[in-house]
This record gives sequence, C-alpha cells and structure tokens, in this order.
Amino acid sequence: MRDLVPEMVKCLSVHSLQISRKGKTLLQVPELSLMGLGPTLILGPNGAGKSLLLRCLHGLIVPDSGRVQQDGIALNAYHKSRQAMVFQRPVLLRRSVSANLDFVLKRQGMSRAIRKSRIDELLAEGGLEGKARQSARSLSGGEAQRLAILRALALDPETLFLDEPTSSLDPGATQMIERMILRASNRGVRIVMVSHDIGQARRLAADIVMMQAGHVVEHGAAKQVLDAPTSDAARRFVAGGLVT
Ligand SMILES: Nc1ncnc2c1ncn2[C@@H]1O[C@H](COP(=O)(O)OP(=O)(O)OP(=O)(O)O)[C@@H](O)[C@H]1O
Repeated sequence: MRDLVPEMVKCLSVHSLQISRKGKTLLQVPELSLMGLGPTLILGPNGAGKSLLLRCLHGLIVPDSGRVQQDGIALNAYHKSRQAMVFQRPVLLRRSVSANLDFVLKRQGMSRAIRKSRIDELLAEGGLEGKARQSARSLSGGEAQRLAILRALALDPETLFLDEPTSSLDPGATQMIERMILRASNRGVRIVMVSHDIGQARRLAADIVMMQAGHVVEHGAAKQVLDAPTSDAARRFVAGGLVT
C-alpha cells in the first residue's frame, strides 16, 4: 500500500493544448495543472471536450498543438506505463473473471503463486469473490465495471483515468464503484474522472475541472467550485440547471 505523502504528488499539466477537426476547435486549454491531492472530477455537458482532455492526458490522443507534461517533463512511455484507463463501457476479455485479472498480472512477470494471491485480493476489493470462474461477459453492468476497474488497478497505476464509469449504473452499483475509487485514491492512486453528475462530484472530488464548448471555464478545489462557483456554467451546474 502506498501512502499519500507530499513528495509523491505529481503534477499533471497541459499547456497550449489545441485539437481541431474540419476547421472547428474541439479543445482549447491554455494551461491546466492537476496536483493530484485527491480525485479530480472533470464535469461539463455533452460535447464539452471532457473525453478529449482525458485522452490527451493519457496520451491516447496527440493534440494538434500544445503539450502534456508530468512534473514538467513531456509525457513519455514511462509515464504512460504508470497510467491506466477505464471507459464508460467496460472492455473485457472473453474469459473468466479471474483470467481477465491474470492476463494483466502475467504481463508484469509475476509468478503463478503471487498472481493467485493478488487475484484473490483484487476480487475481494471489488466484491467479486464468488465470481472468479464466471465468464466476464456474463457479469451484470455494475460487476463488469468493477472488474474493469480491478483490471486497471492490477497494473498498480500511479494515475487512474475513468471516463464516466458509472453513467449507466444504478445507485447501488454506483456506490460500490465510488467506494473502490475512494479507496484507491486513499492508497495514493491519482484519480482523474469524467462525470456528468454533480452529486458524484460532491461525494468524490477534491478538485473540479468545469468544461464547456472545448474550454476549461473553471478549475478549483471542489468546495470552492461547488459553494462559490465563478463561471456561469458551474453556477448552473451546481444549481441543477441545464448547461449546454
Ligand atoms: N475524432 C473526432 N473527430 C471529430 N470530432 C470529434 C472527434 N472526437 C471528438 N469529437 C467532437 O469533439 C467534441 C468533444 O467530444 P468529447 O467526447 O470530448 O465530449 P464530452 O465532453 O466527453 O461529451 P460526452 O459527455 O457526450 O461524452 C464533440 O463535439 C465530438 O463530436
């Protein structure tokens, strides 16, 4: 287990980031620094550019211009190897639950005995102890997303990106996943998560990035953004209004 200590805090930042398609600017972020002192939630309406920003931070998309840095160094293969991502729809192998986890652990060169004990730990972490031999494809939506998160955690990531991981789940399933995310955060995993849900932001966020029409319109401590928003978009979001 890693403890969150100040020297481990890594700054993930973007500078002069721009993505355009067919003459339209989809994302334009002059400066954004994420200190990782707890979960960062990226909020905003559909099409605001949340997923594009998340994918840039993970190095999945190379921006047309600008750069992504970790601790002032351009995001490199080592940084990316210490990141993991979970998507809205869980992507799982057509294998059993435990084989999905074993696949990731094996690639890290772990012995069979260590893999087995790590799989047991992970299954307990995700409340999937009784499902080890079940086909991953037969899991419920909430169970499948828990497995996707466990598989990402099996990589022992420094940063875990999550793109609306609970958007199609009911409150019970959402609560289980939020608890997993908070436990990971408390162990020192940096969490950067896209969400539409203001309640989720209240429950999880240490800081909030508010996006609208390809721009970051506000970034600050969650309490500050939720209690005293400065942008119109955040004000309407917090008040439960429709933000377009
Ligand atoms: N490869 C692409 N080519 C053209 N347009 C794209 C591409 N990828 C994203 N876009 C556009 O960029 C905009 C931002 O997309 P993005 O997926 O980041 O939005 P979002 O904030 O995550 O929205 P949602 O909440 O609906 O997932 C959208 O208008 C989308 O259609």
